[in-house]
Amino acid sequence: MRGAWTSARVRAAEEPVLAATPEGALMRRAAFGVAVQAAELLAEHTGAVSGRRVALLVGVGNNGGDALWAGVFLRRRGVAVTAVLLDAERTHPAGLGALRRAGGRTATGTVAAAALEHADVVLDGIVGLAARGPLRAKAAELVEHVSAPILAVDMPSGVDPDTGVTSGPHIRAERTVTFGARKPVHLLNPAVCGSVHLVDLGLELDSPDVYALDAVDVGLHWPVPGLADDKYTQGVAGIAAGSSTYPGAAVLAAGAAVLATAGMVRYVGPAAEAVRAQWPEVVATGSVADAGRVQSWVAGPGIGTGSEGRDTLERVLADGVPVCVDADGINLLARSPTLFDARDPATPLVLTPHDREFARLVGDPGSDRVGAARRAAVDLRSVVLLKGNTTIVAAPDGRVLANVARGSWLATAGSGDVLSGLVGALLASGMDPWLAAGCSAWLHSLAGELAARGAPTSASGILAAIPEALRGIRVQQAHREY
Ligand SMILES: NC(=O)C1=CN([C@@H]2O[C@H](COP(=O)(O)OP(=O)(O)OC[C@H]3O[C@@H](n4cnc5c(N)ncnc54)[C@H](O)[C@@H]3O)[C@@H](O)[C@H]2O)[C@@H](O)CC1
Ligand SMILES: Nc1ncnc2c1ncn2[C@@H]1O[C@H](COP(=O)(O)OP(=O)(O)O)[C@@H](O)[C@H]1O
Ligand SMILES: [K+]
Repeated sequence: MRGAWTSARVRAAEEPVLAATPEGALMRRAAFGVAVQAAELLAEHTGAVSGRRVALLVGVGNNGGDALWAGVFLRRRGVAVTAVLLDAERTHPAGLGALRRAGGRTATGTVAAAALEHADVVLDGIVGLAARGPLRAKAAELVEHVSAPILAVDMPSGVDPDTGVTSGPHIRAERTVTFGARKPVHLLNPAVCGSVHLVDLGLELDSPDVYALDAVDVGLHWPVPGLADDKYTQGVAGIAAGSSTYPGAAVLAAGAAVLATAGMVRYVGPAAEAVRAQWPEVVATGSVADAGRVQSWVAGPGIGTGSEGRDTLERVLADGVPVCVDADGINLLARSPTLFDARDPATPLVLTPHDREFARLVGDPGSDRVGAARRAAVDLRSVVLLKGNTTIVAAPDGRVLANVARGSWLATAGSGDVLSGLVGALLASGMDPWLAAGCSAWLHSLAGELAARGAPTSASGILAAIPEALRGIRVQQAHREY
């Protein structure tokens, strides 16, 4: 799992390292990493390094200092370097002196505009860890002159390091070189960071503020049958979804559970006929009371917000097994918070709202979706999976992971029903609920990409792509097993 740490924690971790290293050594190390990546970008875009032009956007802090020192290293490789200073009086003195000695130039006014316009690559050293708000007017104006690829120093300027939120002019980088540790922006808003490269500074940091999963993580955790397994030992997922008006939600959620793991799936609700027709392996009954034992429940997709849906949800919450509540189930909880009392306090609950359902439940998530999901998870003592292009999964113990979608193909009717079925199947297997929700979101997104292959797809298409998505990550795991 990759991790990211907030700017405050990175700063605190930098302190002892700074104290133990000679003045400026850490900055030169960081800047050397920037120069290496800048040279690579130059070679990629222009076919050469020596003789090419790099412009530096230099703010008043150490982020600008990093850019200046990177300019020094690039000068040593024969690059023509021009530094555009946002405030000449407050520029990092050692960095500026070193760049001048190395033959780098500084520019202001029309010369600065021309340097930015003619650069082959631009380094963004406007602001780093101390960033607050969007680019200020002068920086924003200068950035208008840039059409070359931008390499962000530490992080793209004008973007909040801890939330990834943009609220005005900001840098959109092709590549970012960050130092010591990834910051949340790198996981939450990769669209503005481009590819992220990490320079190790030897920082000591414990559990991250935000995690992200990759294919190997999901492949390693996804349950598959072992030698001694049978259909019951792998976990039985119960699906309480659908209605006579919305049988499709039941078919999609049950189908996702069938395809996700080899355990058994039970269905309860008025859409039994439709579910059986599509998924003959599902054991379907009319009510929770005669469903038989399950190791997890999914409750909510398409159940409506009437008394029948409410009774189903109440029974499921009291069943003493992990529950994933989605869609109408969330609307029911929002409308009647006393339903939470039905829950066995010792059993995990996973809530999977989109923004509007989240707003009904606990209020508008706003732009800091990590903060909002984290607070909701604590207040509701539940794992909260807040859907969106970047899906946030927060656990009541404070762990948060972010899953950035591969494109927007998942934004299609019924796709959430598929996700809830995946979560239900993983919960039934006994997986940690936070991880179950995170792995589900990750695989859902991969299935969406495989189903779409560049053209709009449907929830049925996403469902059908689940086995292919799983095969892909199983292959990666097989290398570790054998
Ligand atoms: N402490 C160190 O020795 C190291 C620091 N490093 C660099 O130092 C950076 C942090 O440096 P600083 O703490 O000096 O601060 P920054 O360089 O991030 O910010 C400097 C100043 O920019 C201004 N600013 C804030 N928001 C702005 C905005 N939206 N638009 C324009 N200007 C804005 C503020 O006046 C702020 O004080 C890191 O991001 C990293 O690049 C690296 O060199 C690694 C080692
Ligand atoms: N713009 C988007 N980009 C990527 N994924 C998205 C986007 N919008 C929604 N999604 C994903 O699509 C799914 C939609 O779920 P949901 O809103 O519950 O739809 P439905 O109720 O129709 O099933 C969620 O997994 C969500 O994260
Ligand atoms: K920057």
